[in-house]
Amino acid sequence: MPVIQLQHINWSRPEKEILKGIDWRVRKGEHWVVLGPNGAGKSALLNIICGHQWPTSGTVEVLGHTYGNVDLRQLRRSIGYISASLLEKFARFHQQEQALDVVLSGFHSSIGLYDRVGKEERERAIHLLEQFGCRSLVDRPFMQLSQGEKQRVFLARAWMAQPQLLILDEPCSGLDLPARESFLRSLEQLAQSETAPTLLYTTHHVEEIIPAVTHVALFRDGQMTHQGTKQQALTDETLRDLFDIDLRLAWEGDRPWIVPGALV
Ligand SMILES: Nc1ncnc2c1ncn2[C@@H]1O[C@H](COP(=O)(O)OP(=O)(O)OP(=O)(O)O)[C@@H](O)[C@H]1O
Repeated sequence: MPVIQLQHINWSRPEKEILKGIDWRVRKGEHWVVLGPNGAGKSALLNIICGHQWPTSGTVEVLGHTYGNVDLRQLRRSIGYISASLLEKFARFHQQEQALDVVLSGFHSSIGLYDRVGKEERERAIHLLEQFGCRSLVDRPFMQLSQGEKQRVFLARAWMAQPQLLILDEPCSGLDLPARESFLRSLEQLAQSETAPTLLYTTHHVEEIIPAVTHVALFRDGQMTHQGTKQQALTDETLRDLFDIDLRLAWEGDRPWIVPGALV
């Protein structure tokens, strides 16, 4: 059973075709990055996978369930999702909530802590904060945290519900270099754990592809132009086509990075 299977997905708005003919399969044991420039349609694709948006045509199957024949609220308990808009919701509604409460709220996949939680869940939440290097933030109001700290607390929150699929929309945006590396280390650690979920995240930056990522999909103008193992998908040619600039791809260990060519 594939974790995600998209067949002939199209999504159009009156003024624009946003997703065009997407066929994609993600299997268990794989971790994917969707890489592409601004406005390519990456977030639109994630919204369709999470069932927040309905495609104009095509079929969506996630964790063995075909959309249209499944209770999405139930299915979403198995899908962790982190995005800037979710962080904003917290900013608006939960100004004084402590970091620990934010992590605990992930247990019920709710925004806010509405259900009772036991000692075991509290211990697990503290353990997760520790695992992601933010044990000291336990009782700090979430809104006072830096962007990087918030992202790691959110990662712990998503992991609290032990989802089978963890989706992150541009998780490194707004992070400086140390915060980004610290976040990516937490993600790598999560991916290496025994009970790791299938990871899927979007980015504009090749440098954010961590060693645990096995596959990459290149996205441009609403189309998946390449998909495959990261070694197949990431080449000088595919990346020049994707970003429309002269560049060279380099690898350092298992991390890719880009050397831009001369500006013309
Ligand atoms: N609800 C909508 N109605 C109309 N157009 C939309 C809607 N949602 C997205 N778009 C358009 O679809 C295109 C793809 O947007 P999307 O946010 O998915 O791109 P992205 O690859 O995630 O971009 P970025 O990296 O800049 O976040 C953009 O041109 C955007 O303006």
